[in-house]
Amino acid sequence: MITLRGLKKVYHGESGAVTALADISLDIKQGEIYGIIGKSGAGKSTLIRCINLLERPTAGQVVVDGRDMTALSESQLRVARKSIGMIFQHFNLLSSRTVLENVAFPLEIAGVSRAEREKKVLPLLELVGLADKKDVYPAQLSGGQKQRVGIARALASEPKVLLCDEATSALDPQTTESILALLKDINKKLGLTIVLITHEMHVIKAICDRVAVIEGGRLVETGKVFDVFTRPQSATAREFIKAIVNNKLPEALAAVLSEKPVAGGNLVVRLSFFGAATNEPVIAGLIRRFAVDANIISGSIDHLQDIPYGTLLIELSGKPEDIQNALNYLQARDLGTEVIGYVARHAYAVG
Ligand SMILES: Nc1ncnc2c1ncn2[C@@H]1O[C@H](COP(=O)(O)OP(=O)(O)OP(=O)(O)O)[C@@H](O)[C@H]1O
Repeated sequence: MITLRGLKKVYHGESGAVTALADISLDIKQGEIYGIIGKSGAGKSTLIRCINLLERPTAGQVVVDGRDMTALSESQLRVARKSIGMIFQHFNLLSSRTVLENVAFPLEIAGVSRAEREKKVLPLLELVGLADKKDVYPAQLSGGQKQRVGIARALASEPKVLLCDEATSALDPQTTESILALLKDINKKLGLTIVLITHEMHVIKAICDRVAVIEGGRLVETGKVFDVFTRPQSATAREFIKAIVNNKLPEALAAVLSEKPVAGGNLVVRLSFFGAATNEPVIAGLIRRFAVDANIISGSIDHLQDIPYGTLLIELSGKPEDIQNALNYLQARDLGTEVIGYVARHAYAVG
């Protein structure tokens, strides 16, 4: 649905040239929710604005629904943009117009009659859960309700693609959740392709099918959200994931942990389970097969795109060769096994 090839954007500001996008190539499929994550200044806003040519790329190609956007004239672009809706962090509503008039605005510009506009807008207000607010002004709405108006307005011209520019960044966690659920619902009901940019990994985790991680105007990692979460390849992706996955070691353990083996000491390992592996009795199998003890330090289970995903921090004690055999056994299984470090036996107390 969207193809970006060798996208580059250089701004020429007062302090010289700034390369916001260095070389971005990616493909977004019809009907998917695609997330682009990066830190402040990574180039996210520039990238999403290049998709509808609100920002003209310095070089490269942008193809949306088979149309090369960079080759279109301004008037052709105005037509092409009708199939690309956009929502914004600060909603960008017209304060002097009611909810209904805001949502109808793109239709009014397009010359659609008042009666037709109402016919189109009322079901959209129904869809975003604001049918009872149609005559209210934006100032009387909460942030979440304002974003619902923004979504309905973006849908008014029946787009094939919805671009979301930090659409939940100004909202509290609960409202964010409800807006993300609405976007997912729209994606399913209308088959709309959604591209969102964010600096928050929980947004990606909540609704995206695939994700691109950008840094300094370049892609550092792309993939299915599940794969990037469970096996991140870049330091940047790991950092984003760390922010939402509680992998902190208990302080008492961290204080005595050594990176190098401790003579006669215990091994601390973090296991990650995905999908079917969450049902496998790995620890029971381990202590049945090897002369080791496994002390569970902490554990959690979560869901990623409805697939269970668990982590378990364990400490293995026993003879060094038995511990090594147990580790080999774990590493040969279909789960993530990360050696965290070593501790002298009874060097700390948890809890
Ligand atoms: N109009 C502009 N003129 C000059 N430089 C710009 C302009 N817009 C953005 N930049 C620069 O381009 C780089 C990328 O900016 P961009 O806004 O795309 O990043 P971002 O990832 O969206 O950041 P944030 O999350 O802070 O909004 C930054 O270094 C920024 O300062």
